[in-house]
Amino acid sequence: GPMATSAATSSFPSYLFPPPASRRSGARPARAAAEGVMDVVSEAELREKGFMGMRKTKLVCTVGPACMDALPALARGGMGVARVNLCHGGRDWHRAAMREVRRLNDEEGFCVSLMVDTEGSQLLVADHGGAASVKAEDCSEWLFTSKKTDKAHPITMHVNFDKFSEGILVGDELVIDGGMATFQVTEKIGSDLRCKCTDPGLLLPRAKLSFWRDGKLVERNFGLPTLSTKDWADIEFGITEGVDCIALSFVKDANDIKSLKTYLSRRSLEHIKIFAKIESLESLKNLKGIVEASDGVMVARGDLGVQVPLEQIPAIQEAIVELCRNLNKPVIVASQLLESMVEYPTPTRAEVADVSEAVRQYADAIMLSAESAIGAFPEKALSVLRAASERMESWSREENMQRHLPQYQLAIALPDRISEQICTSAVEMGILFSCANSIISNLFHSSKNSPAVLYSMQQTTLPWTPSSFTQSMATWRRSCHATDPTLPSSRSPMTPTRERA
Ligand SMILES: Nc1ncnc2c1ncn2[C@@H]1O[C@H](COP(=O)(O)OP(=O)(O)OP(=O)(O)O)[C@@H](O)[C@H]1O
Ligand SMILES: CC(=O)C(=O)O
Repeated sequence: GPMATSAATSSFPSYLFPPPASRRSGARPARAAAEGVMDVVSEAELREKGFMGMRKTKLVCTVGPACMDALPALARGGMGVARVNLCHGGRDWHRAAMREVRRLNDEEGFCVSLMVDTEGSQLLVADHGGAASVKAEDCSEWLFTSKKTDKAHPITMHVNFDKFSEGILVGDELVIDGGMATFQVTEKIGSDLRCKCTDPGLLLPRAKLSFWRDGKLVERNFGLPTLSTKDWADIEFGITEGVDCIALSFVKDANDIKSLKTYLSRRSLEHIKIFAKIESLESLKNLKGIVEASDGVMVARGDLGVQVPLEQIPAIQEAIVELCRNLNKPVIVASQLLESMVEYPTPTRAEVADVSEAVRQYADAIMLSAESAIGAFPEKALSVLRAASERMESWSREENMQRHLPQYQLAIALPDRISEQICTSAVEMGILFSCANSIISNLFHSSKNSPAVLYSMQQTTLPWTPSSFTQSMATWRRSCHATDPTLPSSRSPMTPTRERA
């Protein structure tokens, strides 16, 4: 069949990542780069590496004004999940974004999952009296209040919650966005706080607040529900628009997940998968229960950094990813992966190292936030994620192969050796015939090192796969896509044509 023949390339410097086989052999059309190439496995690569050439790390893009028109290009570039963050933009905008993703799937044969992210309740600066950002100078005096003032005042911050100062003492530290600026509480006036800036910096729109005492977060329980009235309305809206997954912000414990799941199952909407966002100290305390109750998890490093000292986040990330691996739950590593690419066309070396580390830890997915939503280079940022994850995956596979080598020496007699070789090869190739979804799912999540070509007689229930997509596909083809639900039909070597029937 007319298999797509472009190479998985990027604008990323080629000296860092060796060109794929097709480029070396000159098979890659010269114009492809300029046109925005498909994230496909070329015939030449397939011949050289077999299924080992297939990337398994899923790429999540936050949809925002910067990429609304580029969604087809992002889908071609390997976007597997489109995330619509309901904190930003209005209903009409969200609807248009979701419909465009569904159109790509329905009309252009892509298989991009649609994720909505709830706003949740969080303490933040609702109005800081400035257009873009406000500078807090050293030793300047500020008033933090929940009362709305008629006109914006440059040194008055309007906080979104009237009990924000409950339990706060004079002398406590008020930290903005995990360290963008720091204040000390000098006086309590009713529920208002007068504060002095001790570490100057910037206050951005929707800046997040946290209070610290003796180097520890001041933990307070306001009894706010994880899902606000707005969140429930947003979820209803998402259901109407056909979402595949809901990322639940500020999950506190397993009950948050269970109640949403009960709600969905009462309405026969079990196909909508719930991803718990781990972004608070409380969620870390209840981590295991949350992971067990969820269909997947997001390490939301942005907000985690508001409640946890930044130097602890790498270890926390690794622990969460490992727990998810052990409990067989997909996990997304999110926030600031390529933050500098919001402005610049290339990433910092440290950012590439961060992306690679998440892949090395066997995160199932990595996510772009502002890079794709409001950045200047959404497609380039995606291509960096793609190239870095491909490279780290193949490196990890080679490493693991080395580790497996001694197994080949076990058998002594020739017939035993042959049987052993066959078994070992089958395991390494990850080929499995099964009727049971649980086995399929289990193997899928535990086989990051093998290509895992799975054949199932049932509809698979992998949390990433757009439900409408799975429902409409023939069983054998569906199962092929289970290896990488992001592949449009033309990308799978098993489905060499573009039409989907
Ligand atoms: N639909 C949108 N419209 C406008 N700007 C958006 C939109 N989605 C995201 N953004 C911008 O991209 C930035 C990063 O997106 P992201 O989803 O990480 O938001 P966030 O504010 O950090 O919220 P969260 O804590 O829920 O992730 C946001 O701060 C916002 O400026
Ligand atoms: C993604 C997100 O919500 C965060 O990192 O806070």
